[in-house]
Amino acid sequence: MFRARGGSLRRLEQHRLGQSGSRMSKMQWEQVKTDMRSAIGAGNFKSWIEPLSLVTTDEGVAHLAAPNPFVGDYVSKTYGDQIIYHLNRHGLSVQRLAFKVESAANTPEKPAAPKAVTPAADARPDQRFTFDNFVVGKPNELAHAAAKRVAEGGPVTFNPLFLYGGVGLGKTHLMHAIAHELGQRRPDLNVLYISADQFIYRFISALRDRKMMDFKQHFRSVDILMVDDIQFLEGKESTQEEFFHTFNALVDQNKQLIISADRAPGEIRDLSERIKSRLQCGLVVDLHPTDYELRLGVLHAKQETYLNVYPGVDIAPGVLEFLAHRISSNVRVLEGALNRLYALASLVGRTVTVEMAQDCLSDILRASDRKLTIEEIQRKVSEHYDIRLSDMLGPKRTRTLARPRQVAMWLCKQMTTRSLPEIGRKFGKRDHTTIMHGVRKIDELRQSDSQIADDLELLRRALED
Ligand SMILES: Nc1ncnc2c1ncn2[C@@H]1O[C@H](COP(=O)(O)OP(=O)(O)OP(=O)(O)O)[C@@H](O)[C@H]1O
Repeated sequence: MFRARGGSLRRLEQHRLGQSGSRMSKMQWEQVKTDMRSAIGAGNFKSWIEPLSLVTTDEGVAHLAAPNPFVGDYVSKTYGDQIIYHLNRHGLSVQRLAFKVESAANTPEKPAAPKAVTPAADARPDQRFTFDNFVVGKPNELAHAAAKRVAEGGPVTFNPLFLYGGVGLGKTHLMHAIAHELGQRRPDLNVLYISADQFIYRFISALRDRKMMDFKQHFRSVDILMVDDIQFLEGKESTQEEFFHTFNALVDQNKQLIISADRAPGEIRDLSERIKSRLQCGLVVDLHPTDYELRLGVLHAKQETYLNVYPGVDIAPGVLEFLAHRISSNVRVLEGALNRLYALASLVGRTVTVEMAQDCLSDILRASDRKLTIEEIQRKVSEHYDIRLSDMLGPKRTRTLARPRQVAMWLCKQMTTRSLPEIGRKFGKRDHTTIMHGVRKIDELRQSDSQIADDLELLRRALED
């Protein structure tokens, strides 16, 4: 059976690359950065993680260089645990982080930034996030339509546009898509995207360097201001005050604002009432949790983009459906899972099967397990086929009972993390080979028998609700 836990993958890579220790840490740090980017989003990543570099690891301490004490302090408090987790996942045994200030931290990858940052430099959207690769479904169609409307660059009747929804549902993606499209349609407009974190950082730096006038002018000279993750302003009273004035100044000039948060304005605690009421004045749109169709759509779209990155890697039928069913938390996790599958498949040179996905994504699957029980599945299936539960679990082998029984076995295998012997025990103490046979039978039938395929789909949906 395919095994690809962190350790074995790492050993495989070490063996393959034969790198020296310091080059390995560098490589591992790059992997940690990739994970952090997926976990916290492009905007936060750019502000906080990208400027860091790993200097060394020593006796369980990872020494990181940060461009200034504020960044080190903020990262340590906000992302410290996540960084430690990923460092360990990639084979560096670390219990603690230590930051030192190094003004040239992590500069080699990009040319030195100009001292005076112009609005245009801020506004460069992330090219990966466009409307073209945003998959639209019921849960996000209104948010998408509103974002599209703003991206046309004409007069808009709602100001601000407030997008909210849980983690990883596409708020940042939509904001970058707006910036990207406006850059093409209306290059004359000065568009600024900033995360609330960056806004706080800029504000504190401006106060410290006595450059408040520059700060105010900078933010008030834009035509379209997007502030991502506004919930980070919670409890930051002076920054909120400044944000409030910026907000009013822009609205007074008919400049468009687009704001995002993980909650509705009224639910953001420790945000001043006057800001909340301003945020509620425009169009408030909710990005709902994804449904199965949307998740599958995202996976298909993502698969297209992997064709060039991982040439020759094959995904067996049913794997994307399996992921879309089992990982319902958020799109970022879903993308991370697919990414991991492709990376592993390209390393070992094998087609990705559902079994392989179950094995190498077990941690993600466990975390997003909906805790569906075998009993619930059995009950639903017996209701669907209108047979008695005791008959379905009993010994009779007539076709009217055997087929629903196999359908239930298949659903248990697909929708729970239970092993074949565990499933067998719950099906009248049947052997695990009987379950395996049932699962295989249904796998075959769903390709050839549309009635079975429809039944499975109906049942899956019903069980997901
Ligand atoms: N509908 C979608 N179509 C395609 N990709 C999507 C969609 N929704 C989310 N994604 C992808 O999921 C990942 C996370 O999305 P994004 O960063 O926009 O989430 P978010 O809502 O801003 O979350 P957070 O509050 O954590 O920053 C991104 O890679 C994004 O491209």
